[in-house]
Amino acid sequence: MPVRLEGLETRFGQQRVHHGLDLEVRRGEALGIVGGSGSGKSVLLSVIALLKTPSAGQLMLFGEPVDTRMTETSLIPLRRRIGVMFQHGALFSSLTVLENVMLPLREHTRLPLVLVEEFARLKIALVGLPVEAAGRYPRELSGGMLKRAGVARALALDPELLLLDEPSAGLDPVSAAEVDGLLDTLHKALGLTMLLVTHDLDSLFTVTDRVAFLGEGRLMAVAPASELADSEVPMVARYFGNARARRFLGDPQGGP
Ligand SMILES: Nc1ncnc2c1ncn2[C@@H]1O[C@H](COP(=O)(O)OP(=O)(O)OP(=O)(O)O)[C@@H](O)[C@H]1O
Repeated sequence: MPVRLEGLETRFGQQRVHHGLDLEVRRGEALGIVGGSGSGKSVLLSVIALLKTPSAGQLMLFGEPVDTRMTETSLIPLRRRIGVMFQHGALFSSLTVLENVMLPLREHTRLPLVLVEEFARLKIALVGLPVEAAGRYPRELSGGMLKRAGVARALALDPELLLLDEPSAGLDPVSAAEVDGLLDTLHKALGLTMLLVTHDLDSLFTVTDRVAFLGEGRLMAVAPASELADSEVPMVARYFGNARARRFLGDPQGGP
């Protein structure tokens, strides 16, 4: 089991974001994370990425319990196994795409520079960017290309677990569908375990195997997206039962 959370509690001062949150992520699955604004989706990713220390509960990564109070240095080997693309985790604007993708390899490995460059170029090709994109600066890329470059950087160290915060946010529908296609391919071809925070129903239905719904600080439901419209939890059924969601289920009453 790549990720297992039991009784997770997280806080920012007096504010409690999660309390009693249990979640399991299966090996090789793409798990969507949804919930209302402020329900703690991004904070959940930060906990799993070992960037935010829970105030209570147990986190297990790759089958081992994690002592989240470990020193920064002792968390590094675990962090290396997790690729992260945060919503605002933009690329460094002063570095080219190639240099951005090389960065985790330079920080975390002692590989010779030629190999680092070769591995980075492989990742850039893997995400479907043209060869010439490697030499461009982030400001010279389209939104969709930026997202691809972010995915390439998250994959730099061949992570076993990929965490993505709103990967298609802010893209036009065509570019968003292309990013979904890329994630679906990566998931299927590489067998990557993925956690995907998204508000985008297209992404949920095309990329994920199951969807976890967060509300009131805990897990309200977890099931394939197609089953959540029939959830017994009213908040979940409302979210998935709306017209737009029904369209994906082939329900003619779901509108255009
Ligand atoms: N660094 C921080 N300091 C203080 N409070 C924070 C911090 N990060 C998040 N929070 C609070 O934690 C709660 C959950 O935030 P989070 O970003 O996880 O929500 P979300 O479900 O991802 O929302 P959205 O869909 O709007 O992105 C919010 O109330 C937010 O204000």
